Amino acid sequence: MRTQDMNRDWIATAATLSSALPYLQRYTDAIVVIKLGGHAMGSDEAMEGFARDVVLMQQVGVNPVIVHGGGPQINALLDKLDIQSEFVNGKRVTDAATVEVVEMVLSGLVNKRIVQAINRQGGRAVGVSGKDANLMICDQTDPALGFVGTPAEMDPKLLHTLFERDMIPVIAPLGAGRNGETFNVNGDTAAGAIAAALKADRLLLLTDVSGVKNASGEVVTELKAAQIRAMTQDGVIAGGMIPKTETALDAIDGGVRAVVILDGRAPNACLLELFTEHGAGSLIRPD
Ligand SMILES: Nc1ncnc2c1ncn2[C@@H]1O[C@H](COP(=O)(O)OP(=O)(O)O)[C@@H](O)[C@H]1O
Ligand SMILES: CC(=O)N[C@@H](CCC(=O)OP(=O)(O)O)C(=O)O
Repeated sequence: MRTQDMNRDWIATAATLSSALPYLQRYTDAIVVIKLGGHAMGSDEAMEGFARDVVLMQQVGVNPVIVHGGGPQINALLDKLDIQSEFVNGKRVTDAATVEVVEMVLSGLVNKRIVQAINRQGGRAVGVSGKDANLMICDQTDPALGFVGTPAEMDPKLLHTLFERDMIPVIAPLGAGRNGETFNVNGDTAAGAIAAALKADRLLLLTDVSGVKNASGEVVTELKAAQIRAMTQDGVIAGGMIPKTETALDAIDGGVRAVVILDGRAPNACLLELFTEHGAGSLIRPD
């Protein structure tokens, strides 16, 4: 990037931050869990912007935690290896060969790409998975899905240790089984469980749409649990949005203060959500 372009970027960011000053205090010492989906990761430039936002967030006193997905990246390697894969209710049917690929891609390629991007912006990110320090012990979700796990026991001590050292946890959604198995966990589900274990102030679910849309296709900026249930029953919330809104409701039941579903590809998405009056995307709060 040319110096002139970099300056322009920083000026835009500084302008965002100066109008954000009244909101900064609100998030001092807050824990903000950010789920970055595989589709929301995009180009190297988009990743650089995301990483810069995360580092800025930390510099103003927030404790950010990144939980990532990587579905499209897993598909790409499975294709190269000629391993077939199918999804049932938004979860990948995961046999022994597939879980090895899932772990290689998530803990290897995707996790380290995010860690490196944050560290290049001056942060100190540490990449782990749910297996590290028993962060996320899982039970099998359903024998028909193979090695797909549901978070059962969470131990977030490792994350608090990293916060104390000003380090940014970047977490791959894999869990340890009680009998030594490796479990593949849906990224949204893992982010919700981690946010609940931390009693996070915010869970940001970054995706590829600007929020939860109503029947007319407009983004609903504030949603309560009862509205989500009605919209799901009417089929307005469908497909990949179902696990996201379910995660949001479970996280709120688990003690997370609010969940936001927003477009991760939009410039400064996380900063705009946290540090402006209008926020971004759809804010989901307890009834
Ligand atoms: N009511 C709705 N509002 C917004 N998106 C919806 C809605 N119902 C279904 N969707 C779909 O959900 C998708 C987001 O889920 P998904 O593709 O699984 O995201 P990600 O890959 O980021 O985890 C959107 O791209 C959209 O096609
Ligand atoms: C069980 C299950 O489906 N796990 C997901 C984990 C990655 C993920 O959730 O990635 P996105 O957030 O990019 O969709 C998978 O294998 O694709």
